[in-house]
Amino acid sequence: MSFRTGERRIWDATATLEALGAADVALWIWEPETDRLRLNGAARALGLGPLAPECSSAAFRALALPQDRAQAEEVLKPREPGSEVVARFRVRGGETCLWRGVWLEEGVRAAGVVAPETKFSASELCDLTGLLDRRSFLARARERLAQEGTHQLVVADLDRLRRLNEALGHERADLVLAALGSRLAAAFPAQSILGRIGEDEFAVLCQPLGYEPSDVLRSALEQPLRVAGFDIHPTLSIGAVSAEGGLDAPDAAELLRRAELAVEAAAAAGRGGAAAYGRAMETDGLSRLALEADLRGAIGRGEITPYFQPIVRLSTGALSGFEALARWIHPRRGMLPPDEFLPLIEEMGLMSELGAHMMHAAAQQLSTWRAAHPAMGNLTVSVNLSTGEIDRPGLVADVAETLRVNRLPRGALKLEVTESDIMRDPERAAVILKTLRDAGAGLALDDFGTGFSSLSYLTRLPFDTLKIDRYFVRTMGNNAGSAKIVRSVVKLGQDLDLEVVAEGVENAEMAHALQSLGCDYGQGFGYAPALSPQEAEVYLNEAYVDGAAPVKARG
Ligand SMILES: Nc1nc2c(ncn2[C@@H]2O[C@@H]3COP(=O)(O)O[C@H]4[C@@H](O)[C@H](n5cnc6c(=O)[nH]c(N)nc65)O[C@@H]4COP(=O)(O)O[C@H]3[C@H]2O)c(=O)[nH]1
Ligand SMILES: [Ca+2]
Repeated sequence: MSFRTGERRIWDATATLEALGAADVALWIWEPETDRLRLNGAARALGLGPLAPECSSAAFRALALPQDRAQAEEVLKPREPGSEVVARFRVRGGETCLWRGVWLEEGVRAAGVVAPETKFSASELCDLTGLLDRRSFLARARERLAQEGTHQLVVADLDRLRRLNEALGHERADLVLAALGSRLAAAFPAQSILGRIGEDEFAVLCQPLGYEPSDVLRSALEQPLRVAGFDIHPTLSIGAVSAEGGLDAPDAAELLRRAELAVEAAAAAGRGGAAAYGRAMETDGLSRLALEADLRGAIGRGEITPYFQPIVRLSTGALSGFEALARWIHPRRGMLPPDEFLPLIEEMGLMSELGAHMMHAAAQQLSTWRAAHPAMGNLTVSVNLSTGEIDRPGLVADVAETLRVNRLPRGALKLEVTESDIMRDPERAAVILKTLRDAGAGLALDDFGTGFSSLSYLTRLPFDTLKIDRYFVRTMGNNAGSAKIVRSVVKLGQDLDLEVVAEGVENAEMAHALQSLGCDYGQGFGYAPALSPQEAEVYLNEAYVDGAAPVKARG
Protein backbone atom coordinates (compact mmCIF):
# COMPACT_ATOMS: atom_id res chain seq x y z
CA MET A 1 0.00 0.00 0.00
CA SER A 2 2.77 2.42 -0.67
CA PHE A 3 3.85 4.24 -3.78
CA ARG A 4 6.44 6.78 -4.75
CA THR A 5 5.84 10.42 -5.61
CA GLY A 6 9.04 11.81 -7.02
CA GLU A 7 11.58 10.65 -4.48
CA ARG A 8 9.19 10.51 -1.55
CA ARG A 9 7.48 7.37 -0.45
CA ILE A 10 3.96 7.87 0.75
CA TRP A 11 1.72 5.36 2.32
CA ASP A 12 -1.77 5.70 0.92
CA ALA A 13 -3.22 5.88 4.37
CA THR A 14 -6.83 6.58 3.63
CA ALA A 15 -7.19 3.56 1.41
CA THR A 16 -5.33 1.43 3.91
CA LEU A 17 -7.43 2.57 6.81
CA GLU A 18 -10.66 1.94 4.95
CA ALA A 19 -9.57 -1.56 4.09
CA LEU A 20 -8.43 -2.28 7.59
CA GLY A 21 -11.52 -0.78 9.22
CA ALA A 22 -13.66 -3.14 7.16
CA ALA A 23 -11.54 -6.04 8.40
CA ASP A 24 -12.33 -5.15 12.01
CA VAL A 25 -8.81 -4.00 12.75
CA ALA A 26 -8.14 -1.66 15.66
CA LEU A 27 -7.71 1.87 14.30
CA TRP A 28 -6.66 5.18 15.81
CA ILE A 29 -6.79 8.78 14.65
CA TRP A 30 -4.86 11.53 16.39
CA GLU A 31 -5.54 15.25 15.94
CA PRO A 32 -3.16 17.47 17.92
CA GLU A 33 -5.14 20.66 17.34
CA THR A 34 -8.13 19.41 19.24
CA ASP A 35 -5.99 17.17 21.46
CA ARG A 36 -8.14 14.19 20.56
CA LEU A 37 -7.11 10.61 20.03
CA ARG A 38 -9.94 8.46 18.74
CA LEU A 39 -10.10 4.69 18.66
CA ASN A 40 -12.61 2.41 17.02
CA GLY A 41 -14.46 -0.36 18.78
CA ALA A 42 -11.99 -3.05 17.81
CA ALA A 43 -9.20 -1.20 19.64
CA ARG A 44 -11.22 -1.01 22.79
CA ALA A 45 -12.18 -4.65 22.57
CA LEU A 46 -8.49 -5.54 22.55
CA GLY A 47 -8.01 -3.60 25.75
CA LEU A 48 -5.34 -1.54 24.08
CA GLY A 49 -6.83 1.89 24.47
CA PRO A 50 -8.92 3.83 26.91
CA LEU A 51 -12.45 2.60 27.37
CA ALA A 52 -13.89 5.84 26.06
CA PRO A 53 -13.91 6.16 22.27
CA GLU A 54 -11.58 9.11 22.54
CA CYS A 55 -9.05 10.58 24.93
CA SER A 56 -6.69 13.50 25.40
CA SER A 57 -2.94 13.24 24.77
CA ALA A 58 -2.40 13.32 28.53
CA ALA A 59 -4.71 10.35 29.03
CA PHE A 60 -2.99 8.57 26.16
CA ARG A 61 0.43 9.10 27.73
CA ALA A 62 -0.92 7.84 31.02
CA LEU A 63 -1.88 4.60 29.30
CA ALA A 64 1.75 3.72 28.79
CA LEU A 65 3.90 2.31 31.55
CA PRO A 66 6.17 5.07 32.85
CA GLN A 67 9.35 3.60 31.35
CA ASP A 68 7.68 3.44 27.93
CA ARG A 69 6.28 6.98 27.84
CA ALA A 70 8.90 8.18 25.38
CA GLN A 71 7.59 5.60 22.93
CA ALA A 72 4.00 6.78 23.42
CA GLU A 73 5.25 10.26 22.65
CA GLU A 74 6.37 8.99 19.24
CA VAL A 75 2.71 8.62 18.29
CA LEU A 76 1.85 12.14 19.36
CA LYS A 77 4.74 14.10 17.89
CA PRO A 78 3.53 16.07 14.80
CA ARG A 79 5.47 15.38 11.61
CA GLU A 80 5.43 16.03 7.88
CA PRO A 81 2.66 14.43 5.85
CA GLY A 82 3.63 10.97 4.72
CA SER A 83 5.88 10.36 7.71
CA GLU A 84 5.36 7.00 9.26
CA VAL A 85 4.59 6.49 12.91
CA VAL A 86 5.97 3.42 14.62
CA ALA A 87 5.86 2.95 18.37
CA ARG A 88 5.75 0.02 20.69
CA PHE A 89 4.94 0.30 24.32
CA ARG A 90 3.40 -1.56 27.17
CA VAL A 91 0.06 -0.30 28.41
CA ARG A 92 -1.09 -0.60 31.96
CA GLY A 93 -1.99 -4.20 32.57
CA GLY A 94 1.19 -5.40 30.93
CA GLU A 95 0.15 -5.84 27.30
CA THR A 96 2.67 -4.61 24.77
CA CYS A 97 1.21 -3.10 21.67
CA LEU A 98 2.51 -1.87 18.40
CA TRP A 99 1.21 1.38 16.95
CA ARG A 100 1.74 2.02 13.28
CA GLY A 101 0.38 4.84 11.23
CA VAL A 102 1.07 7.83 9.08
CA TRP A 103 0.73 11.60 9.18
CA LEU A 104 -1.94 12.61 6.71
CA GLU A 105 -1.70 16.37 6.91
CA GLU A 106 1.22 18.10 8.45
CA GLY A 107 0.72 18.32 12.18
CA VAL A 108 -3.04 18.06 11.77
CA ARG A 109 -3.88 14.42 11.68
CA ALA A 110 -2.23 11.04 11.98
CA ALA A 111 -3.96 7.73 11.73
CA GLY A 112 -3.04 4.10 11.91
CA VAL A 113 -3.55 0.71 13.42
CA VAL A 114 -2.70 -0.80 16.75
CA ALA A 115 -2.18 -4.46 17.56
CA PRO A 116 -1.14 -6.44 20.60
CA GLU A 117 2.42 -7.55 20.50
CA THR A 118 2.93 -10.72 22.43
CA LYS A 119 6.23 -11.65 20.80
CA PHE A 120 8.01 -9.23 23.03
CA SER A 121 6.72 -10.40 26.35
CA ALA A 122 9.08 -10.36 29.29
CA SER A 123 10.38 -13.83 28.47
CA GLU A 124 12.07 -12.44 25.36
CA LEU A 125 14.22 -10.24 27.50
CA CYS A 126 17.53 -11.30 28.88
CA ASP A 127 16.82 -12.07 32.54
CA LEU A 128 20.10 -10.70 33.68
CA THR A 129 20.16 -7.36 31.96
CA GLY A 130 16.53 -6.67 31.05
CA LEU A 131 17.69 -6.04 27.48
CA LEU A 132 16.21 -7.75 24.42
CA ASP A 133 17.60 -11.12 23.53
CA ARG A 134 19.07 -11.68 20.11
CA ARG A 135 15.90 -12.82 18.37
CA SER A 136 13.76 -10.01 19.72
CA PHE A 137 16.48 -7.51 19.01
CA LEU A 138 16.55 -8.60 15.38
CA ALA A 139 12.78 -8.51 15.10
CA ARG A 140 12.60 -4.97 16.41
CA ALA A 141 15.57 -3.84 14.40
CA ARG A 142 13.89 -5.16 11.28
CA GLU A 143 10.87 -2.98 11.95
CA ARG A 144 12.92 0.06 12.83
CA LEU A 145 14.94 -0.27 9.66
CA ALA A 146 11.74 0.07 7.68
CA GLN A 147 11.70 3.69 8.81
CA GLU A 148 13.31 6.17 6.48
CA GLY A 149 16.50 7.89 7.64
CA THR A 150 19.93 6.87 8.84
CA HIS A 151 20.24 4.11 11.42
CA GLN A 152 23.36 3.18 13.31
CA LEU A 153 24.04 -0.24 14.70
CA VAL A 154 26.79 -0.63 17.27
CA VAL A 155 27.85 -3.95 18.72
CA ALA A 156 30.18 -4.29 21.68
CA ASP A 157 31.93 -7.42 22.77
CA LEU A 158 33.10 -7.59 26.34
CA ASP A 159 36.70 -8.73 26.07
CA ARG A 160 37.66 -11.71 28.09
CA LEU A 161 34.30 -12.43 29.63
CA ARG A 162 35.29 -16.04 29.85
CA ARG A 163 38.31 -15.21 31.89
CA LEU A 164 36.23 -12.94 34.07
CA ASN A 165 33.94 -15.91 34.67
CA GLU A 166 36.88 -18.06 35.58
CA ALA A 167 38.33 -15.49 37.92
CA LEU A 168 35.19 -14.30 39.65
CA GLY A 169 32.82 -17.22 39.31
CA HIS A 170 29.62 -17.05 37.29
CA GLU A 171 27.46 -15.39 39.88
CA ARG A 172 29.73 -12.43 40.32
CA ALA A 173 30.44 -12.17 36.62
CA ASP A 174 26.66 -12.03 36.17
CA LEU A 175 26.56 -9.02 38.44
CA VAL A 176 29.01 -7.35 36.12
CA LEU A 177 26.78 -8.10 33.14
CA ALA A 178 23.69 -6.82 34.91
CA ALA A 179 25.48 -3.60 35.81
CA LEU A 180 26.63 -3.17 32.24
CA GLY A 181 23.07 -3.72 31.00
CA SER A 182 21.66 -0.95 33.13
CA ARG A 183 24.48 1.42 32.21
CA LEU A 184 23.72 0.78 28.58
CA ALA A 185 20.03 1.49 29.05
CA ALA A 186 20.81 4.76 30.81
CA ALA A 187 23.24 5.95 28.15
CA PHE A 188 21.05 5.89 25.05
CA PRO A 189 17.86 7.79 24.20
CA ALA A 190 14.68 5.94 25.12
CA GLN A 191 13.72 5.05 21.56
CA SER A 192 16.99 3.21 20.91
CA ILE A 193 16.74 -0.57 20.63
CA LEU A 194 19.02 -2.30 23.10
CA GLY A 195 19.92 -5.95 23.24
CA ARG A 196 22.20 -8.45 24.84
CA ILE A 197 22.65 -10.51 21.73
CA GLY A 198 25.21 -13.01 22.87
CA GLU A 199 26.94 -14.30 25.94
CA ASP A 200 29.21 -11.25 26.04
CA GLU A 201 27.75 -9.09 23.27
CA PHE A 202 25.62 -5.98 23.51
CA ALA A 203 23.95 -4.18 20.62
CA VAL A 204 22.29 -0.82 20.12
CA LEU A 205 20.31 0.40 17.13
CA CYS A 206 19.80 4.13 17.18
CA GLN A 207 19.37 7.19 15.02
CA PRO A 208 22.38 9.49 14.63
CA LEU A 209 23.00 11.06 18.02
CA GLY A 210 25.19 13.95 16.94
CA TYR A 211 28.21 12.10 18.30
CA GLU A 212 29.68 8.67 17.76
CA PRO A 213 27.50 5.93 19.27
CA SER A 214 30.67 3.84 19.76
CA ASP A 215 31.97 6.55 22.07
CA VAL A 216 28.72 6.65 24.02
CA LEU A 217 28.85 2.91 24.38
CA ARG A 218 32.44 2.90 25.43
CA SER A 219 32.13 5.64 28.00
CA ALA A 220 28.99 3.99 29.41
CA LEU A 221 30.46 0.53 29.75
CA GLU A 222 34.15 1.05 30.33
CA GLN A 223 33.77 2.68 33.73
CA PRO A 224 35.44 0.64 36.44
CA LEU A 225 33.24 -1.55 38.63
CA ARG A 226 33.90 -3.05 41.98
CA VAL A 227 32.61 -6.57 42.48
CA ALA A 228 33.52 -8.88 45.34
CA GLY A 229 36.57 -6.87 46.21
CA PHE A 230 37.89 -6.86 42.65
CA ASP A 231 38.30 -3.69 40.66
CA ILE A 232 37.07 -4.54 37.24
CA HIS A 233 37.92 -2.48 34.21
CA PRO A 234 35.73 -3.81 31.46
CA THR A 235 37.18 -3.37 28.01
CA LEU A 236 35.20 -3.64 24.83
CA SER A 237 35.79 -4.37 21.21
CA ILE A 238 33.30 -2.33 19.27
CA GLY A 239 32.00 -2.61 15.72
CA ALA A 240 29.75 -0.11 14.02
CA VAL A 241 27.80 0.06 10.80
CA SER A 242 25.21 2.47 9.52
CA ALA A 243 22.47 2.04 6.97
CA GLU A 244 19.71 3.98 5.28
CA GLY A 245 16.31 2.79 6.37
CA GLY A 246 13.21 2.49 4.21
CA LEU A 247 12.25 0.23 1.36
CA ASP A 248 15.80 -0.61 0.37
CA ALA A 249 17.15 -1.03 3.87
CA PRO A 250 19.37 -4.04 4.43
CA ASP A 251 17.93 -6.87 6.46
CA ALA A 252 18.58 -6.58 10.18
CA ALA A 253 20.40 -9.90 10.32
CA GLU A 254 22.71 -8.82 7.51
CA LEU A 255 23.41 -5.52 9.25
CA LEU A 256 24.15 -7.34 12.48
CA ARG A 257 26.49 -9.69 10.66
CA ARG A 258 28.43 -6.70 9.31
CA ALA A 259 28.66 -5.07 12.73
CA GLU A 260 29.89 -8.34 14.21
CA LEU A 261 32.53 -8.62 11.49
CA ALA A 262 33.67 -5.14 12.48
CA VAL A 263 33.82 -6.26 16.12
CA GLU A 264 36.09 -9.11 15.12
CA ALA A 265 38.31 -6.72 13.22
CA ALA A 266 38.41 -4.41 16.24
CA ALA A 267 39.26 -7.27 18.56
CA ALA A 268 42.01 -8.40 16.21
CA ALA A 269 43.44 -4.90 16.13
CA GLY A 270 43.75 -5.00 19.89
CA ARG A 271 41.63 -5.32 22.94
CA GLY A 272 39.58 -2.24 23.52
CA GLY A 273 39.48 -1.40 19.81
CA ALA A 274 36.69 -0.07 17.65
CA ALA A 275 36.12 -0.57 13.94
CA ALA A 276 33.64 0.52 11.35
CA TYR A 277 32.43 -2.10 8.92
CA GLY A 278 34.20 -2.06 5.58
CA ARG A 279 33.97 -4.26 2.51
CA ALA A 280 37.49 -5.52 3.01
CA MET A 281 36.29 -7.38 6.07
CA GLU A 282 34.46 -9.90 3.94
CA THR A 283 36.70 -12.92 3.56
CA ASP A 284 36.92 -15.07 0.50
CA GLY A 285 34.17 -17.29 1.72
CA LEU A 286 36.35 -20.27 2.47
CA SER A 287 34.41 -22.00 5.15
CA ARG A 288 35.55 -22.43 8.68
CA LEU A 289 35.27 -26.16 8.21
CA ALA A 290 37.78 -26.11 5.39
CA LEU A 291 40.11 -24.06 7.52
CA GLU A 292 39.72 -26.51 10.36
CA ALA A 293 40.65 -29.41 8.09
CA ASP A 294 43.69 -27.49 6.82
CA LEU A 295 44.74 -26.70 10.36
CA ARG A 296 45.08 -30.36 11.29
CA GLY A 297 48.70 -31.16 10.79
CA ALA A 298 49.63 -27.59 9.83
CA ILE A 299 51.95 -27.30 12.80
CA GLY A 300 53.64 -30.59 11.98
CA ARG A 301 54.03 -29.56 8.33
CA GLY A 302 55.84 -26.42 9.48
CA GLU A 303 53.21 -24.08 8.05
CA ILE A 304 52.84 -22.22 11.32
CA THR A 305 56.04 -20.40 12.18
CA PRO A 306 57.23 -17.50 14.31
CA TYR A 307 57.59 -14.04 12.83
CA PHE A 308 59.62 -11.59 14.82
CA GLN A 309 58.64 -8.08 15.86
CA PRO A 310 61.54 -5.90 17.07
CA ILE A 311 61.43 -4.45 20.57
CA VAL A 312 63.56 -1.32 20.75
CA ARG A 313 64.91 1.16 23.26
CA LEU A 314 62.82 4.25 22.64
CA SER A 315 65.55 6.78 23.28
CA THR A 316 67.94 5.41 20.66
CA GLY A 317 65.92 3.03 18.52
CA ALA A 318 68.45 0.33 19.40
CA LEU A 319 67.27 -3.26 19.16
CA SER A 320 66.66 -5.01 22.44
CA GLY A 321 64.89 -8.17 21.35
CA PHE A 322 62.01 -9.65 19.39
CA GLU A 323 58.53 -10.87 20.16
CA ALA A 324 57.75 -14.08 18.31
CA LEU A 325 54.27 -13.93 16.79
CA ALA A 326 52.67 -16.93 15.12
CA ARG A 327 51.91 -16.77 11.39
CA TRP A 328 50.26 -19.47 9.36
CA ILE A 329 51.64 -19.61 5.85
CA HIS A 330 48.64 -21.28 4.30
CA PRO A 331 49.38 -23.10 1.03
CA ARG A 332 46.45 -21.45 -0.79
CA ARG A 333 45.40 -18.47 1.26
CA GLY A 334 48.80 -17.02 1.97
CA MET A 335 49.80 -15.58 5.30
CA LEU A 336 47.14 -15.65 8.00
CA PRO A 337 47.38 -13.64 11.24
CA PRO A 338 46.79 -15.36 14.58
CA ASP A 339 43.27 -14.08 15.08
CA GLU A 340 42.19 -16.12 12.06
CA PHE A 341 43.44 -19.40 13.44
CA LEU A 342 44.20 -19.14 17.16
CA PRO A 343 40.55 -19.45 18.20
CA LEU A 344 40.30 -22.59 16.05
CA ILE A 345 43.51 -23.96 17.48
CA GLU A 346 42.09 -23.41 20.91
CA GLU A 347 38.80 -25.11 20.07
CA MET A 348 40.64 -28.03 18.54
CA GLY A 349 42.73 -28.45 21.67
CA LEU A 350 46.00 -27.76 19.87
CA MET A 351 47.16 -24.86 22.03
CA SER A 352 49.84 -26.83 23.87
CA GLU A 353 51.20 -28.17 20.61
CA LEU A 354 51.36 -24.67 19.18
CA GLY A 355 52.95 -23.28 22.35
CA ALA A 356 55.67 -25.90 22.40
CA HIS A 357 56.32 -25.50 18.68
CA MET A 358 56.57 -21.69 18.89
CA MET A 359 58.91 -21.85 21.85
CA HIS A 360 61.21 -24.39 20.23
CA ALA A 361 61.31 -22.60 16.88
CA ALA A 362 61.86 -19.15 18.44
CA ALA A 363 64.60 -20.41 20.76
CA GLN A 364 66.36 -22.13 17.90
CA GLN A 365 66.23 -18.94 15.82
CA LEU A 366 67.58 -16.89 18.71
CA SER A 367 70.41 -19.34 19.15
CA THR A 368 71.29 -19.07 15.44
CA TRP A 369 71.34 -15.27 15.63
CA ARG A 370 73.43 -15.23 18.73
CA ALA A 371 75.99 -17.48 17.08
CA ALA A 372 76.09 -15.27 13.98
CA HIS A 373 76.20 -11.99 15.92
CA PRO A 374 78.36 -12.37 19.00
CA ALA A 375 77.90 -8.66 19.72
CA MET A 376 74.24 -9.30 20.44
CA GLY A 377 74.83 -10.99 23.75
CA ASN A 378 71.74 -9.46 25.34
CA LEU A 379 69.29 -10.11 22.56
CA THR A 380 66.04 -11.65 23.84
CA VAL A 381 63.10 -13.38 22.19
CA SER A 382 59.67 -13.52 23.82
CA VAL A 383 56.96 -16.04 23.11
CA ASN A 384 53.31 -15.79 24.09
CA LEU A 385 51.80 -18.35 26.39
CA SER A 386 48.16 -19.04 25.61
CA THR A 387 45.43 -19.08 28.20
CA GLY A 388 45.98 -21.94 30.58
CA GLU A 389 49.33 -22.89 29.06
CA ILE A 390 51.04 -21.88 32.24
CA ASP A 391 49.38 -24.94 33.77
CA ARG A 392 50.66 -27.25 31.03
CA PRO A 393 52.30 -30.27 32.65
CA GLY A 394 55.91 -30.43 31.65
CA LEU A 395 56.12 -26.74 30.73
CA VAL A 396 58.93 -26.05 33.18
CA ALA A 397 60.92 -29.08 32.04
CA ASP A 398 60.33 -28.10 28.42
CA VAL A 399 61.64 -24.58 29.05
CA ALA A 400 64.75 -25.88 30.83
CA GLU A 401 65.42 -28.37 28.03
CA THR A 402 64.89 -25.74 25.32
CA LEU A 403 67.37 -23.37 26.96
CA ARG A 404 69.89 -26.17 27.37
CA VAL A 405 69.64 -27.52 23.83
CA ASN A 406 69.97 -24.03 22.36
CA ARG A 407 72.62 -22.91 24.84
CA LEU A 408 70.68 -19.84 25.83
CA PRO A 409 71.58 -17.90 28.98
CA ARG A 410 69.08 -17.05 31.70
CA GLY A 411 66.52 -14.51 30.60
CA ALA A 412 67.25 -14.76 26.85
CA LEU A 413 63.97 -16.56 26.27
CA LYS A 414 61.01 -14.70 27.73
CA LEU A 415 57.53 -15.98 28.30
CA GLU A 416 54.68 -13.49 27.95
CA VAL A 417 51.82 -14.25 30.27
CA THR A 418 48.59 -12.27 30.48
CA GLU A 419 47.32 -10.71 33.63
CA SER A 420 44.03 -12.57 33.61
CA ASP A 421 45.78 -15.89 33.16
CA ILE A 422 47.48 -15.25 36.45
CA MET A 423 44.42 -13.91 38.15
CA ARG A 424 42.56 -17.17 37.77
CA ASP A 425 44.62 -18.57 40.60
CA PRO A 426 47.27 -16.09 41.71
CA GLU A 427 48.74 -18.32 44.41
CA ARG A 428 49.26 -21.22 42.06
CA ALA A 429 50.53 -18.93 39.31
CA ALA A 430 53.10 -17.47 41.69
CA VAL A 431 54.51 -20.93 42.36
CA ILE A 432 54.71 -21.86 38.66
CA LEU A 433 56.21 -18.52 37.67
CA LYS A 434 58.89 -18.92 40.25
CA THR A 435 59.87 -22.38 38.99
CA LEU A 436 59.91 -21.02 35.44
CA ARG A 437 62.17 -18.21 36.51
CA ASP A 438 64.41 -20.64 38.37
CA ALA A 439 64.58 -22.74 35.20
CA GLY A 440 65.99 -19.67 33.43
CA ALA A 441 63.01 -18.15 31.65
CA GLY A 442 62.44 -14.40 31.54
CA LEU A 443 58.89 -13.41 32.40
CA ALA A 444 56.84 -10.61 30.91
CA LEU A 445 53.37 -9.57 31.99
CA ASP A 446 51.49 -9.07 28.71
CA ASP A 447 48.69 -6.60 27.90
CA PHE A 448 49.14 -5.00 31.25
CA GLY A 449 46.36 -2.67 32.32
CA THR A 450 43.48 -4.51 30.65
CA GLY A 451 42.87 -6.91 33.49
CA PHE A 452 40.94 -6.45 36.62
CA SER A 453 43.47 -7.09 39.29
CA SER A 454 44.91 -5.08 42.08
CA LEU A 455 48.51 -4.07 41.59
CA SER A 456 49.73 -5.28 44.94
CA TYR A 457 50.10 -8.91 43.83
CA LEU A 458 52.66 -7.83 41.25
CA THR A 459 55.28 -7.24 43.88
CA ARG A 460 55.05 -10.91 44.78
CA LEU A 461 55.49 -12.28 41.27
CA PRO A 462 58.89 -12.74 39.63
CA PHE A 463 58.32 -10.70 36.47
CA ASP A 464 61.14 -8.81 34.83
CA THR A 465 59.05 -7.02 32.20
CA LEU A 466 55.70 -5.24 32.01
CA LYS A 467 54.06 -4.76 28.62
CA ILE A 468 51.59 -1.91 28.41
CA ASP A 469 48.60 -2.88 26.30
CA ARG A 470 48.48 -1.02 23.01
CA TYR A 471 44.99 0.26 23.70
CA PHE A 472 46.40 2.63 26.31
CA VAL A 473 49.25 3.65 24.07
CA ARG A 474 46.91 4.41 21.20
CA THR A 475 44.49 6.41 23.31
CA MET A 476 46.83 8.16 25.73
CA GLY A 477 46.95 11.25 23.47
CA ASN A 478 43.28 12.00 23.77
CA ASN A 479 42.17 10.10 26.83
CA ALA A 480 43.31 11.32 30.22
CA GLY A 481 42.50 7.94 31.80
CA SER A 482 44.77 6.06 29.39
CA ALA A 483 47.60 8.55 29.93
CA LYS A 484 47.25 8.05 33.66
CA ILE A 485 47.42 4.29 33.30
CA VAL A 486 50.54 4.52 31.14
CA ARG A 487 52.13 6.87 33.64
CA SER A 488 51.34 4.69 36.63
CA VAL A 489 52.47 1.48 34.94
CA VAL A 490 55.78 3.14 34.07
CA LYS A 491 56.11 4.36 37.65
CA LEU A 492 55.27 0.92 38.98
CA GLY A 493 57.87 -0.63 36.68
CA GLN A 494 60.50 1.77 37.95
CA ASP A 495 59.60 1.12 41.58
CA LEU A 496 59.74 -2.63 41.10
CA ASP A 497 62.80 -2.48 38.87
CA LEU A 498 61.06 -3.96 35.86
CA GLU A 499 61.53 -3.19 32.19
CA VAL A 500 58.47 -1.53 30.74
CA VAL A 501 57.64 -2.16 27.09
CA ALA A 502 54.92 -0.17 25.36
CA GLU A 503 53.03 -2.09 22.68
CA GLY A 504 51.62 -0.53 19.52
CA VAL A 505 54.05 2.37 19.08
CA GLU A 506 52.94 3.53 15.66
CA ASN A 507 54.73 6.84 15.19
CA ALA A 508 57.40 9.19 16.50
CA GLU A 509 54.85 11.21 18.41
CA MET A 510 53.83 8.18 20.45
CA ALA A 511 57.46 7.25 21.01
CA HIS A 512 58.21 10.74 22.32
CA ALA A 513 55.16 10.82 24.54
CA LEU A 514 56.10 7.46 26.02
CA GLN A 515 59.66 8.54 26.62
CA SER A 516 58.52 11.67 28.37
CA LEU A 517 56.51 9.43 30.68
CA GLY A 518 59.68 7.50 31.45
CA CYS A 519 58.95 4.39 29.37
CA ASP A 520 62.17 2.83 28.08
CA TYR A 521 61.11 0.23 25.52
CA GLY A 522 58.57 -0.04 22.76
CA GLN A 523 57.44 -2.16 19.86
CA GLY A 524 55.06 -1.31 17.09
CA PHE A 525 54.48 -0.67 13.43
CA GLY A 526 56.39 2.60 13.83
CA TYR A 527 59.53 0.49 14.04
CA ALA A 528 58.57 -2.70 12.24
CA PRO A 529 55.74 -5.21 12.07
CA ALA A 530 56.42 -8.87 12.76
CA LEU A 531 59.13 -9.87 10.26
CA SER A 532 59.97 -13.17 8.63
CA PRO A 533 63.23 -14.66 9.97
CA GLN A 534 65.00 -13.47 6.80
CA GLU A 535 63.68 -9.91 7.15
CA ALA A 536 64.51 -9.96 10.85
CA GLU A 537 68.04 -10.96 9.95
CA VAL A 538 68.33 -7.87 7.73
CA TYR A 539 66.94 -5.74 10.55
CA LEU A 540 69.46 -7.28 12.93
CA ASN A 541 72.31 -6.43 10.61
CA GLU A 542 71.26 -2.84 10.32
CA ALA A 543 70.14 -2.23 13.86
CA TYR A 544 71.93 -0.86 16.82
CA VAL A 545 72.06 -3.24 19.71
CA ASP A 546 70.71 -1.83 22.90
CA GLY A 547 73.36 0.26 24.59
CA ALA A 548 76.02 -0.53 21.94
CA ALA A 549 77.30 0.36 18.48
CA PRO A 550 75.57 -0.90 15.32
CA VAL A 551 75.99 -4.61 15.01
CA LYS A 552 77.14 -4.28 11.44
CA ALA A 553 79.91 -1.88 12.38
CA ARG A 554 81.18 -4.36 14.86
CA GLY A 555 81.00 -7.26 12.43
N1 LIG B 1 47.62 -1.93 15.90
C1 LIG B 1 48.90 -2.28 16.07
N2 LIG B 1 49.19 -3.57 16.30
C2 LIG B 1 50.49 -3.89 16.47
C3 LIG B 1 51.51 -2.93 16.42
N3 LIG B 1 52.67 -3.55 16.64
C4 LIG B 1 52.39 -4.84 16.79
N4 LIG B 1 51.08 -5.06 16.68
C5 LIG B 1 50.38 -6.33 16.81
O1 LIG B 1 50.08 -6.50 18.14
C6 LIG B 1 50.11 -7.87 18.50
C7 LIG B 1 51.03 -8.03 19.66
O2 LIG B 1 50.86 -9.27 20.23
P1 LIG B 1 49.92 -9.59 21.48
O3 LIG B 1 49.36 -8.36 22.10
O4 LIG B 1 50.71 -10.50 22.35
O5 LIG B 1 48.71 -10.37 20.80
C8 LIG B 1 48.96 -11.55 20.11
C9 LIG B 1 49.00 -12.77 20.97
O6 LIG B 1 48.10 -12.64 22.06
C10 LIG B 1 48.47 -13.85 20.06
N5 LIG B 1 49.59 -14.65 19.57
C11 LIG B 1 50.41 -14.39 18.55
N6 LIG B 1 51.31 -15.39 18.41
C12 LIG B 1 51.03 -16.30 19.38
C13 LIG B 1 51.60 -17.56 19.77
O7 LIG B 1 52.58 -18.04 19.22
N7 LIG B 1 51.04 -18.20 20.82
C14 LIG B 1 49.99 -17.68 21.48
N8 LIG B 1 49.51 -18.36 22.50
N9 LIG B 1 49.43 -16.50 21.16
C15 LIG B 1 49.94 -15.83 20.11
O8 LIG B 1 47.82 -13.23 18.99
C16 LIG B 1 47.75 -11.84 19.23
C17 LIG B 1 47.76 -11.07 17.96
O9 LIG B 1 48.96 -11.24 17.30
P2 LIG B 1 49.30 -10.44 15.99
O10 LIG B 1 48.12 -10.43 15.07
O11 LIG B 1 50.60 -10.95 15.51
O12 LIG B 1 49.43 -8.98 16.51
C18 LIG B 1 50.57 -8.59 17.24
C19 LIG B 1 51.28 -7.48 16.48
O13 LIG B 1 51.35 -7.70 15.09
C20 LIG B 1 51.15 -1.55 16.19
O14 LIG B 1 51.97 -0.64 16.13
N10 LIG B 1 49.83 -1.29 16.02
CA1 LIG C 1 52.45 -10.51 23.52
